[in-house]
Amino acid sequence: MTPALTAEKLNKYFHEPEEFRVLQDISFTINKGEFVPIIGKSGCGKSTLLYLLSTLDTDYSGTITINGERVTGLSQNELALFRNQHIGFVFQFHFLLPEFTALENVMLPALKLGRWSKAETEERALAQLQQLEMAPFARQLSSKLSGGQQQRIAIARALINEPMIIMADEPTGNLDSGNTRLVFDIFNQLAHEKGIAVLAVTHDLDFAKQADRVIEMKDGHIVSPGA
Ligand SMILES: Nc1ncnc2c1ncn2[C@@H]1O[C@H](COP(=O)(O)OP(=O)(O)OP(=O)(O)O)[C@@H](O)[C@H]1O
Repeated sequence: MTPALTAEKLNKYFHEPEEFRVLQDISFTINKGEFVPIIGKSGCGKSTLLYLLSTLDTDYSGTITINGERVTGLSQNELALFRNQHIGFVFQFHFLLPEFTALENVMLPALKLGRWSKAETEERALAQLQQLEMAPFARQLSSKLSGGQQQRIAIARALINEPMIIMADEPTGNLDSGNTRLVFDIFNQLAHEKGIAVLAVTHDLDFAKQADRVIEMKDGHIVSPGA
């Protein structure tokens, strides 16, 4: 098994309103091709952990390695490039640009990275939308689509730069059970068929318990590493 992400002895403190150790000696590995939800009661540190792992917060001790590269210690510019190249993000609130079409939203991260021409980017974006059965909606404004459809556009956008890891924060928090199932199936498929690692913070235990394994947190610790 090839590690996609390794966390070693992660510790994080908040200093306001008082000194508080929010993450305590967090260590685990997620392999390529694994879909792993992170669960735990509200306030246990799930989002804080995901924020660190996604390299958006660099104020911690310990080491994070993604796709064989030690990201701890990289500069902000290096991290921004690393994120764009290697990490796909999916959030509860999808942050699609409402005045842009579904296709344009999916193309944006690729145009930013500048790896492909505009024509090739469009082709790739359409292929991603096709895979998520969203091609018929490509030219529609994202704001005119349903919540489930918008989340699928957001997943296509997360995939456009061919990341090797997807990080999702409450990806089904706004969805009904049908769309939750759909997102679960998409994540499972991405992991098992494309070899992508998927890490998803969730409150939805039905969603979580069907995954390969689950990381359970309590009071800033990992209490159950699963598998
Ligand atoms: N910027 C901050 N400054 C101080 N404390 C914070 C900050 N952000 C979060 N916290 C605290 O850290 C703890 C962990 O928060 P976090 O949002 O990571 O939990 P969570 O498990 O994701 O919760 P939820 O499931 O409700 O989203 C909480 O006690 C929270 O109040």
